[in-house]
Amino acid sequence: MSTLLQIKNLRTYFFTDEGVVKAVDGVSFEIEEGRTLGVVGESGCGKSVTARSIIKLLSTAGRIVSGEILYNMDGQMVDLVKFSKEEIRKVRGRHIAMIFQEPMAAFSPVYTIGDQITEGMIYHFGITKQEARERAVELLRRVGIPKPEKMIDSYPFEYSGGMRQRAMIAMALSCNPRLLIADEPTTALDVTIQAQVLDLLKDLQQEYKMAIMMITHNMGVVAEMADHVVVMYLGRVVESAPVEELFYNPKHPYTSLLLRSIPVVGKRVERLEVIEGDVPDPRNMPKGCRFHPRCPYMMKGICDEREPVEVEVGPEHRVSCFLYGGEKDGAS
Ligand SMILES: Nc1ncnc2c1ncn2[C@@H]1O[C@H](COP(=O)(O)OP(=O)(O)OP(=O)(O)O)[C@@H](O)[C@H]1O
Repeated sequence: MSTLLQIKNLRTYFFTDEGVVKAVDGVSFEIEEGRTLGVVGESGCGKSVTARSIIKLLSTAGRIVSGEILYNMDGQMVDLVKFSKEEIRKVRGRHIAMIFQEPMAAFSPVYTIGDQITEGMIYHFGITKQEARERAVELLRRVGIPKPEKMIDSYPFEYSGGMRQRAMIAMALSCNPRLLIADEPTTALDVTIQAQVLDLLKDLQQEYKMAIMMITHNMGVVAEMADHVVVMYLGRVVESAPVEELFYNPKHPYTSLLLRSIPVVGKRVERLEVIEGDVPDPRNMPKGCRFHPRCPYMMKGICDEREPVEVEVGPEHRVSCFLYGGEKDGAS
């Protein structure tokens, strides 16, 4: 197995009139070639901003202030943080593609689905419009769009929600990316269609041999899709482990609480609201461990004073918590 993407100590901040939002504040993880990494955590923990930092789809207030995003480009690790706008455009779609919760964010309402799917192929591969169109029809057929040779000339509003999601997947795959970033791709869909779309993604992953970074707040989706999981809390990774290990042997109190919030099968989850207390305002981070105000195991004088560092608790299993050591000097 080889590493496709390695994020090292990434910090992405938003500079707003109300202060600096440290949305991503020292995040590190890896994605292996052809595997699925699940990224979980409640709303506002920095999952989307991490993903958007990879392909530099940040709003103007957002800036990567430090860290590296190393991508294995044809056998060589290149740092995407250093890439210019023009260079990153060549990576987007061709190497790394992204799908979103709301497909209308990916499609323009004023062009046909076909025009939008073919645009990337023409740009990246330099093929003719006709060749791109033929490939787009095949892709639409593959993702389950009925009568694709007709539907290709329709506008996004003429597709149903589930069909738009499938069309967005077709667009994302059109240039055969090595990594697909899927940001809550099924959250807005009803459960039956949700399951179909997840199955489709799994099949396509096999066919296309691509890696997936699956962002979700639904632990059920993680269980179904991921090989390895990264748990985020307030801009940091608090635990990282192979999927089975995370489910059977969670270490961080936050992970355990997330696992308890697994929805009943068949129930749609809009937001995780089971854990007591809100995610604190990232402009005003708690001192010490960021989770301590909500943690049932909070140790006064330790967790509210110092920040834990990451410790290895098993093969590929790391956690940042004083319950397992986590002291800077290595003492426990
Ligand atoms: N354009 C922006 N300007 C200022 N703050 C922002 C901006 N975009 C995101 N943030 C802040 O960054 C933090 C992380 O947001 P992010 O969207 O990455 O969270 P998330 O874990 O993906 O949550 P969700 O599941 O709701 O998408 C939040 O506090 C959010 O308010």
